[in-house]
Amino acid sequence: MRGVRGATTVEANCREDIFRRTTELVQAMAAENCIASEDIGAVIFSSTPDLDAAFPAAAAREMGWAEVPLFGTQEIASADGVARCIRVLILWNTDKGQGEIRHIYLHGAAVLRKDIAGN
Ligand SMILES: C=C(O[C@@H]1C=C(C(=O)O)C=C[C@H]1O)C(=O)O
Repeated sequence: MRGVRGATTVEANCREDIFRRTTELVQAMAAENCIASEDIGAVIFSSTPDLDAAFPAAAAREMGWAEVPLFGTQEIASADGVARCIRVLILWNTDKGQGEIRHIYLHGAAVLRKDIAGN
C-alpha cells in the first residue's frame, strides 16, 4: 500500500468549479501513477473552510469511482494556508517504491510544494 498526495485550488466556491478542479486533480493523480480504481483502498479529500458548495468526493464518484471508499474532511484554517484549496490522498496497492510516486500540485496549490510541483 502506498499513498499519493495531490492538491489544487478552486476559482470560486461553487459546485461546478469544485467538481471540475477535483476531477482534473484526481484524473492526473491516477494517470501519472498508473492507478486503477480496483487497486484503491481509500481516498481522502480535504477542503479548506471557504469551500462548502460541494463535496469533492462526489466528483470522484461521478467520475466513476463508485465502489471506492471516499472520505471528506475539512482542513484547518491556518493563517499560512492557501485559499479555496482541495487536497487529495489516494491509498492504493502497488509495488512502486516511495520515490517513484508522483505527487500532483495544480494551479495555486503549486506553491505548497515548490520542491516537487511540476516534477
Ligand atoms: C502545506 C500543506 O498543507 C498542510 C500541511 C501538510 C504537510 O505539511 O505535509 C499537509 C497537508 C496540510 O495539512 C500541503 O498540503 O502541502
